[in-house]
Amino acid sequence: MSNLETLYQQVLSELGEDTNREGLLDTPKRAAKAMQFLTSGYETNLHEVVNNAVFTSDNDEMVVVQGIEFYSLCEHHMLPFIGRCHIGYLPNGNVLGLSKFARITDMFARRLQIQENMTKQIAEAVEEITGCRGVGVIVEAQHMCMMMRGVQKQNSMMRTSVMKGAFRENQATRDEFMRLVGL
Ligand SMILES: Nc1nc2c(ncn2[C@@H]2O[C@H](COP(=O)(O)OP(=O)(O)OP(=O)(O)O)[C@@H](O)[C@H]2O)c(=O)[nH]1
Ligand SMILES: [Zn+2]
Repeated sequence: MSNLETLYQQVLSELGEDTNREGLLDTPKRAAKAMQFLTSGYETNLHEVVNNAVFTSDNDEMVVVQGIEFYSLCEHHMLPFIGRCHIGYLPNGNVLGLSKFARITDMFARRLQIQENMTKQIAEAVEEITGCRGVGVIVEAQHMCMMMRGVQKQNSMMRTSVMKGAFRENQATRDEFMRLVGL
């Protein structure tokens, strides 16, 4: 048994479960594997994730990739927060491979997070890898720690945004992004 599996077995015991009952025999192993996957973003780095999929392009118009779903864990309760991420940027000679926006989102989502920090990290990563003139990231999510427990509010949603470069300085650019994302 790995350390993590042993610890999950202890958690089950502390919760009053019989760790020898049939349904729970493999649970420490499964839980450890699941948690390792859900935090696997710590083992990835931006350059590996992007894998050189940055292409020269003279299109300098806004590109928006919207509705990238993600599953993250809040760092306060280690409960899921689930939502969608919208990314827009103004290329400056380079465009990023489409799938890489989703890979960058997952890289930061699969860590213990707060939504504000995740939003900023995604924006900074797109800026760093593309050298773009500006980037905007909007994240909308529902937090299980607020739904399943605590205040138990089922219909609230948290929206965070980070605007950098032209998205921060230029109202028209920001408005265009919001319009394209449908907000
Ligand atoms: N800003 C922000 N807050 C978060 C996020 N995820 C969880 N939280 C909040 O973190 C706070 C932790 O508050 P505490 O009072 O320390 O913990 P708690 O007693 O479990 O709080 P309640 O959830 O109010 O029961 C709560 O208000 C959560 O709603 C996030 O991504 N961003
Ligand atoms: Zn939480």
